Amino acid sequence: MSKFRPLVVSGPSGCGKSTLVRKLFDEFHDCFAFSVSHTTRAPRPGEVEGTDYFFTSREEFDKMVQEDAFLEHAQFSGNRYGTSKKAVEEVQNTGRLCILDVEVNGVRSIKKTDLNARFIFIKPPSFECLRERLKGRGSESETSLNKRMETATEALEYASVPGSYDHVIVNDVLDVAYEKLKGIIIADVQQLQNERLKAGR
Ligand SMILES: Nc1ncnc2c1ncn2[C@@H]1O[C@H](COP(=O)(O)OP(=O)(O)OP(=O)(O)O)[C@@H](O)[C@H]1O
Repeated sequence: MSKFRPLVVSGPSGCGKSTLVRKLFDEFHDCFAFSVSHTTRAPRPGEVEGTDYFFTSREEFDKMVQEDAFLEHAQFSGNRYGTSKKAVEEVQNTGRLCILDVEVNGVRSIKKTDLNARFIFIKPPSFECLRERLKGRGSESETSLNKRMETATEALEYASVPGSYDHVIVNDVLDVAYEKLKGIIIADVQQLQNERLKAGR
């Protein structure tokens, strides 16, 4: 099986990353998978070790940082999160295309590695639209909404620097944005499906 280039999907919270990636998963069954991240936060009810996250102690996490096991890692609300090189390899070993959903600092870190990923930025049509979508999702308090809008400014600035991303997709009309995303990866999906056919899977 060939190793396909992982897909790094980034963009401000509320830009529609999950919505777009979910559509890929729905259309192409068993072709994509997210890499499973490590976290030092405690599992929430129903979360499964190795599926939702690899739940890790702070000591183990630090050790992995020292051993250069992470492609990127960061801290949010007092907990640490990271994408390990092994987590991406594990997805690749299953013959699926690996998708990484990472924020702007993660993108910067991954660029310094030899992962050879494709970097895609999902851009909201406007700042106001982003705010409305986040409000509409009903998931944010006023404080967290403002925090997300602040972070969005940084992400948009980084994305506006030429060469930051391989592709920028404006998520205005969902189906149009989805077709653009699909256009970027369809050759890989077809190759993967052909390889499976040949292998009789
Ligand atoms: N093109 C679109 N037009 C209108 N609404 C959209 C569009 N794309 C996504 N949405 C809506 O915007 C909201 C935010 O989308 P979504 O949760 O996919 O964002 P996200 O980038 O994954 O956010 P986070 O990083 O916080 O997980 C959702 O309610 C979703 O239904």
